[in-house]
Amino acid sequence: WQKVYLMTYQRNIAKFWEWGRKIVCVGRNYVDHCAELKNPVPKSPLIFLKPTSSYVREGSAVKIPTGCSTLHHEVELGIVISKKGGDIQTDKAMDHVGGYVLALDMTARDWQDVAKSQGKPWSMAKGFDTACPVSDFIEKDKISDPHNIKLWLKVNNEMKQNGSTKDMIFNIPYLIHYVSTVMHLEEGDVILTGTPEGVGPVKSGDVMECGIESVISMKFPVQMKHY
Ligand SMILES: O=C(O)/C=C/C(=O)CC(=O)C(=O)O
Ligand SMILES: [Mg+2]
Repeated sequence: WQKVYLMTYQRNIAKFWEWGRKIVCVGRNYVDHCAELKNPVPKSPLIFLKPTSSYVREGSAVKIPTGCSTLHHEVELGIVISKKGGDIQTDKAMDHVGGYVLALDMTARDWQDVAKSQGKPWSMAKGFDTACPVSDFIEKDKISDPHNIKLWLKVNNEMKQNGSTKDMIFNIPYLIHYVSTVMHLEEGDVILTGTPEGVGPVKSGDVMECGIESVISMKFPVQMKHY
């Protein structure tokens, strides 16, 4: 019966987007990105959440939510959690990483600016449907040093973001530790580690293409949402 149980209920983290539990996002994790949006460099990680309903996969479009006038791209490295844990120490943190994913933290920047000015949460600006395009799952051993990979993004074939994870302010073990002291991390959770500089607007008809150099790339068209 144990085998049947495992076959029936064990979820495959390589398809986390079909059942994933939470998307934990880190903001302002690159000094140059803090500067371009005129934000102070944080002293501790800035954490927010996206709902898993915001996942979108290649073959579908990113939809500009109705009422948003400035939709920004943010290319990011995502970490896929494979082992549950709370209060995870930094020296054990990488044991909780099952693999990686290339992700876009699509952001309704005008909504975020209004929320910031009114002291309101960013949930709508970051959590609308299609706000989290994700690539196929990347096996852990395909990225030998996640703190030294190149992240790039082009809009209509023009390079907009071209950064390296070596410039993260807070590294992956520290982010896992920090988040897990507040909320348990579980199998299928994803942590988006923040975006390097070069964020900017996309409009209906644009095509975004992004990648982790020598590892993976993905492409998403942008459309207005019609309902
Ligand atoms: O504070 C702001 O104006 C914007 C912050 C973000 O959207 C943060 C991120 O999502 C990021 O740095 O990746
Ligand atoms: Mg982001």
